[in-house]
Amino acid sequence: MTTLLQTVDLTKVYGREPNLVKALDGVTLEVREGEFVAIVGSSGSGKSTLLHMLGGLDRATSGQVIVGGKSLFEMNDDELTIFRRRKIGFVFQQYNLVPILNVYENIVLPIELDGNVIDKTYVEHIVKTLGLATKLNSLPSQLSGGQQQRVAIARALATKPSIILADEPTGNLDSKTSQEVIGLLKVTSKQFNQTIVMITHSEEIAQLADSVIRIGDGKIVGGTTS
Ligand SMILES: Nc1ncnc2c1ncn2[C@@H]1O[C@H](COP(=O)(O)OP(=O)(O)OP(=O)(O)O)[C@@H](O)[C@H]1O
Repeated sequence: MTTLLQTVDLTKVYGREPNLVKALDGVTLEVREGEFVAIVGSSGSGKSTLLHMLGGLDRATSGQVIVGGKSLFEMNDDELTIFRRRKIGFVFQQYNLVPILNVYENIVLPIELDGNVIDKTYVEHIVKTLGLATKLNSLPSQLSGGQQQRVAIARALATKPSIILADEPTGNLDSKTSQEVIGLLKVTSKQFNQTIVMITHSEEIAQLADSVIRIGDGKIVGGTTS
C-alpha cells in the first residue's frame, strides 16, 4: 500500500518563553492508504495537536505534513480550506451537529457548502450502512449519543473524503456503543477505501485499529502494527 499521509519532524510550540509549551516535538510518521491508525497517549501528550496538523486546521512551528504528495504548509489559507473540505472528514467527540437541522440536512450540509450535487445513491448507502434510515427527519436532540455520532460519521463520509480524522469519537459513548460505532467506521472506511486516523484514550478501542501510534510528551514513544 502506498503512503497517503506523512509527517516529517513535525514540531508545534505554543506560547512564548517563559510559558512555552512544546506540544509536538519532532514527530515523523507515515500512514498508508486505507489504513486505520489509532493514536493513543495520556492527556496533554499532543494527540489533538497532531490531529489538527494532519487536517490542516493549524500550522506547525516547523516540519512538514505531506498528504498525497502535497505539503500542507506550502498551501495558502484558501487552498488549505478547499483541501480540508474535499479531502478530510472530521469526527469530533462532541458530535458538532447543527441542532436546528434534521439528520438528513446535517449529513448533506458539507456537500451543499461545497456547492456540489448530492449523490443520492451514495448518501442512501451511507445512511443504510450506519443504520440511520428511519431517523432522517429527526433532530439531533431526539437521538441517543451513539446515533448522533453515527450522524457525524455519515456527515464526515458525505463528501467522499480520502481521510477521516477522528478526535475521541467514542469519548461520550458507553463501551458497547463505542465498539459498534468504531465497527461501523471500519466497515465504511473499507467500503469507501478511506484512511482513518483516530485519537483514543481507550486501549480497547485502539485494539480495533490496524496499527497504534503511541505518543508521549509530543514524541512518538511506540507503536504496533497488527
Ligand atoms: N492553543 C493552545 N495554547 C497553548 N497550549 C496549548 C494549546 N493547545 C494545546 N496546548 C498544550 O499543548 C499540549 C498538548 O495538548 P493536546 O491538546 O494536543 O493534548 P492531548 O494529548 O490531545 O490531550 P487530551 O487527551 O487531554 O485531549 C498540552 O500541554 C496543552 O496544554
